[in-house]
Amino acid sequence: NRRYSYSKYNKWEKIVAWTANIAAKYPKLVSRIQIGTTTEERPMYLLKVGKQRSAKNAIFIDCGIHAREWISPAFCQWFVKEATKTYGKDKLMTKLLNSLTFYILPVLNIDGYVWTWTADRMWRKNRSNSSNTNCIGTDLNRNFDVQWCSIGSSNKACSEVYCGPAAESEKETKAVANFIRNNIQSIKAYLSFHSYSQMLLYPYSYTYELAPTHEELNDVAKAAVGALSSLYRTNYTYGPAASTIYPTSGSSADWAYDKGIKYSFTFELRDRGKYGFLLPEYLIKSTCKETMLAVKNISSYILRYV
Ligand SMILES: NCCCCC[C@@H](C[SeH])C(=O)O
Ligand SMILES: [Zn+2]
Ligand SMILES: [Zn+2]
Repeated sequence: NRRYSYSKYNKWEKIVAWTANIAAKYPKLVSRIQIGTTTEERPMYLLKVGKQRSAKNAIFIDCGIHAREWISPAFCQWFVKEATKTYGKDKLMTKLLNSLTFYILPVLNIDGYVWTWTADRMWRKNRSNSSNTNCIGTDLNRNFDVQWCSIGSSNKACSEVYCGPAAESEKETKAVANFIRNNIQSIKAYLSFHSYSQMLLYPYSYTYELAPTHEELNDVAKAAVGALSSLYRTNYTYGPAASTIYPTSGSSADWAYDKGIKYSFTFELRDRGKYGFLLPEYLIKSTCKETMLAVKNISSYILRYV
C-alpha cells in the first residue's frame, strides 16, 4: 500500500481508513474508539495513544472543530505519526507515552470537513439543519454548555458563529462532551487546535475575568511558546482568549476548564494571514514540527505536576 502522506491534506475517506490502519499497525500503542456519529451519520473515531491500558492521566486533543482549518487535522495526524514512530527512540516521547494517555480526535467536525472538500473550501460550521431558515450549520465551538450563546456568538442560524438551538444540540458536541464526562477523572488537559493567527490561548474566552489559575496557565503557555519558537523562530502570542483574540461563549476549551480540566489550551496555528486557512501543503511539515515541541512541553509539565 502506498505510504500515507502526513505532509499533505487528506480527504476524510483517507483519514478514516488511516485511523483503522494505524491502530492495526501499532496495537500496543494505539486503539480506536467510536464516540458517536455526526449529523450525517459518519462515525466519530477517537484514537487512544499510549502504553497505559488504564488511562491514569490523560490529555484530550480535539482537531478539526472548524471545517476550513485544514492544518488542524493535519497536526493531529502528525502527532499520532510522531508518537508511533519515535516511541522507544525519543526519550521524552517514550516517557510521555509510558505514563500518559493521549486521546486524539483527528476531525471533530467531519461533515463540515467533507463539505470543504466537495463544495465550499471556506466552510466553518457543521452541516446540521436546525432552523426554519435555509441556512445550514452550527459553530461547534459555540455549542458547548458554558455560558452558552452569551457573548461572541449569535442565535441567528445564518451566522458563522451560530450557537445552535441549544447547548450541546449538535451530535458532534454531545459525543465529545459525553466522552469527557465519562472520563473526567483521568483527563487532566484539553488541547483544541484551530487556525489561523499563531496564538496559544487559555481560559477564559467567555469573560475578560482572569481564570482562577491564570498565573499557572500563563507560565505554561509562555514555556510552550518558547519551545515552539525555538525551532524556526515562529512568532506566537499567548494569553487569555477573550483579550488575546476575542470573547466567545460555548467553546470546547472553556467548557473543559470549567469541568475541572485545569490545563486547557486553544492553539491558533499558522499563519498570520498571508495564506490564512489556505495554508499551503509545503508548510505542513514545519508547522507540525514546531507545534509538536509545544505539545511535548505542555505534556511534560502535566507529567511532572499533575
Ligand atoms: N476557548 C478559546 C476560544 C477562542 C476562539 C477560538 C477561535 C478559533 Se477559529 C474561534 O472559535 O473563533
Ligand atoms: Zn477555529
Ligand atoms: Zn481560528
